[in-house]
Amino acid sequence: MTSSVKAVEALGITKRFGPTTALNGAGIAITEGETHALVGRNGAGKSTLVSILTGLQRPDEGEVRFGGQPAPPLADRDAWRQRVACVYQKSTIIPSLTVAENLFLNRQTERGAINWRAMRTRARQLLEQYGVDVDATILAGDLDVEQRQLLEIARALSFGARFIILDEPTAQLDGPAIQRLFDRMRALREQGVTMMFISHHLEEVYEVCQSVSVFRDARHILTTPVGDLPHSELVDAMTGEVTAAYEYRSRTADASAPVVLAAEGLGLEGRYENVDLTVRAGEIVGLAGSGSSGKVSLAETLVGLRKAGTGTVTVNGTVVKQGDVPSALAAGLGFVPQDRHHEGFVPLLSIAENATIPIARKLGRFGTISPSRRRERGTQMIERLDIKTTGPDQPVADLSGGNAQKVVFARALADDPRALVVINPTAGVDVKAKHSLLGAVEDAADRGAGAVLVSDELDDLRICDRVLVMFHGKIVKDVPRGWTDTELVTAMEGIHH
Ligand SMILES: Nc1ncnc2c1ncn2[C@@H]1O[C@H](COP(=O)(O)OP(=O)(O)OP(=O)(O)O)[C@@H](O)[C@H]1O
Repeated sequence: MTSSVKAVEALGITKRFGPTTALNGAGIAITEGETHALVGRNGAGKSTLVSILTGLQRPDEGEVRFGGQPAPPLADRDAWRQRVACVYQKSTIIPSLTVAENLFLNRQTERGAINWRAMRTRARQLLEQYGVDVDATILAGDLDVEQRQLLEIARALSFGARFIILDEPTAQLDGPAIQRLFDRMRALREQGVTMMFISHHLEEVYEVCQSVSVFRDARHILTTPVGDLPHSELVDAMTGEVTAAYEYRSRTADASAPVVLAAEGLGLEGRYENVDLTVRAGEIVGLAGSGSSGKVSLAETLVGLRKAGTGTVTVNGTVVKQGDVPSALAAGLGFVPQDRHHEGFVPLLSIAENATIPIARKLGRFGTISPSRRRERGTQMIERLDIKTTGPDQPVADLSGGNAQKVVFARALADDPRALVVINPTAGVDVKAKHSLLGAVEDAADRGAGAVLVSDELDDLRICDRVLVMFHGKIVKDVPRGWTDTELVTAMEGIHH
């Protein structure tokens, strides 16, 4: 039976941040029991709407209603928590607390002193009730991304909320984990839970949602059942124009080009072993594999974020110091890390500053680059990577998630690196921005850089000359361009033919 009761409504919402209008009379209405997608390009206003729907920010104009009733006053956090919960892109779980403590965060002092034993028992019951198979007494920092998300969902439901916002929940999960999340979402829906789902992977919208709303440039563009809107029309609604699919460039790798990045006998206990790898100038080499394949650890070792137990890394002919980012950068490497919030950018600095400071040479760099030159480079990057901003002087902290990711990318390219290592570079960026980022990697290769591209997305990997597939810490296959999805996925699952 379909209900017409609206679990949540946002009506005529306007929200400004200084000169930026993040929402301009936009709205959304989600029917009870439905899983509703919210899609839009980076900077369209999605996160701003989430902060208003969760009572973290007050709109300048407009109104929020839950089940037809006006939203509670902002100060009444408990009342908000009972109505709506959000699983954010960035985890709100505190790693240094146990799972049980995280579950009862903000509730411990409800009735005086904390009864630890009772809290652990109650935590175990809650986890069991929501089918989350983790030990309540371990530190939350020891959970993987998927377990942390489940913990956040359990915590949300335990406050009594029947409406959950999932803000890019799949961005950091591998294929099988995404399927498990979707199974859980379907089960929650059967129990009558209403969900708002934000994702830049439009195929996921079709897989798990019944209806979709599109925002563009701070405005609501349309709301429709997903079945009524073909994929290409959804993309056009997001971009406001007819958007062609990405055209992968044809490139022939030059087998005699110099090697610009190499690993020899590289091994890191418990992660990967005995890896040999060469990347030539002008070549893009993909690294694919499941979450536990070791591909990210390997890439992090190449850039110096991790120290290998055995073997060497050579960047542009120089054997670099292990576990030392500055040494790799000095040899001519540029990289986009997995964890952009910790390693990616300096939030309080402007776009221009971030885009022109390779981290290791911050100080020297400040001395040698003039402010006008820096602004010029910043402006170029904004245009080239299509960054939505008020200008090169805007602090990166004020940008939307996807636009901040583009700044990290800009920084990786700032020095015209000879070798480039990019880890999940398109996570969190919209369909069209993806094209600019992939195009930028292809440009770098055309200019003679060699690149390693680590990605969970088959579409990203299509720009590669060859893809190395990792399984349980070993490179098991070297797949040349022209592979089919099935071929690559089978290799990633460790099935050898
Ligand atoms: N605290 C803030 N100060 C200044 N500007 C802000 C602030 N928060 C958001 N904005 C601006 O509001 C606009 C909308 O941003 P929002 O984060 O809502 O986009 P989004 O649709 O969630 O994007 P993404 O897909 O990249 O996460 C952007 O132009 C952003 O720069």
